[in-house]
Amino acid sequence: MKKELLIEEAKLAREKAYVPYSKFKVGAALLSENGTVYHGCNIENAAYSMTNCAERTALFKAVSEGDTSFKKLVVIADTEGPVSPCGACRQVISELCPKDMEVVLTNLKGDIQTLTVAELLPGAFSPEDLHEH
Ligand SMILES: O=c1ccn([C@H]2C[C@H](O)[C@@H](CO)O2)c(=O)[nH]1
Ligand SMILES: [Zn+2]
Repeated sequence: MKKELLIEEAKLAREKAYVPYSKFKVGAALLSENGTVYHGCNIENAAYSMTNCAERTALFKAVSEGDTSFKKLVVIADTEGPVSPCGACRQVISELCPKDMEVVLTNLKGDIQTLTVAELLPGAFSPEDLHEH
């Protein structure tokens, strides 16, 4: 699937955002190896810290459907420059996605920054770190 199409999917997902507190809508579109697109939006809560970001919504949807082979992720928001995923999402992306997978960060104006998962979170804590020595 072309990057432009996946960006359009993320834009549509963004419209579903539940953001009564921040009013800041974020959308994500996660492309699986089999062609499936998982959409994600941010979902806030009156208990603010329960908020789920758009990226993690898309990833958790995919994993809960048994799909863990990811090809590309797009994140979009109405930001000045390309949207910057939070640290929590960088950590989750880092564990669930291939290190060389492209993460396309964009905004409504069409600014685009493409990073690999490895570039998104250098020095990420990894499952291997849990192994006893
Ligand atoms: O990459 C990002 C950055 C922020 N947010 C959400 C969390 C919260 O709902 C709102 C403001 O931080 O934006 C995301 O969903 N993804
Ligand atoms: Zn986040």
